[in-house]
Amino acid sequence: TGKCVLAGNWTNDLGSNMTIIMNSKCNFSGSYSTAVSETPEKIEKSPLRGSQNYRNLTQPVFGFTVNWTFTDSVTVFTGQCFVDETGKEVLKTMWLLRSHADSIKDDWTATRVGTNVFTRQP
Ligand SMILES: O=C(CCCC[C@@H]1SC[C@@H]2NC(=O)N[C@@H]21)Nc1ccc([N+](=O)[O-])cc1
Repeated sequence: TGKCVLAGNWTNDLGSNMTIIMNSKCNFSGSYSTAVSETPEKIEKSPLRGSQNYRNLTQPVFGFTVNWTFTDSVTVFTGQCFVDETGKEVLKTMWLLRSHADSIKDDWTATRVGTNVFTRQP
């Protein structure tokens, strides 16, 4: 199997786009433009920072945090970069979206979970 590289432009099943820049062998930053949001605020491109693991740089596992600039919430994504049978790079991810709760009594409802698959943005 070929090498799956995180750097570059990706798009996901929701139509969101992200750009990843490798800052070192394992650490990266970039920006995320979500296609969807649950808040009335206008969507803005938001920064992301993350890491891929040291041990396997062919199909690396990774994690990153998107710190939303337009609403009081953060999303953490974690997953793995794969090369599929057709030689295409695919990021299989799961995420947790934490939004701000006004009171500790509302903490139970403040975290959402889901999955996203990313492919190379042509
Ligand atoms: O809506 C938001 C911020 C934008 C989240 C986009 C999510 S990240 C996981 C998934 N993959 C994507 O590409 N896009 C979606 N924050 C938010 C949500 C709900 C509430 N809330 O109060 O319910 C507050 C803020």
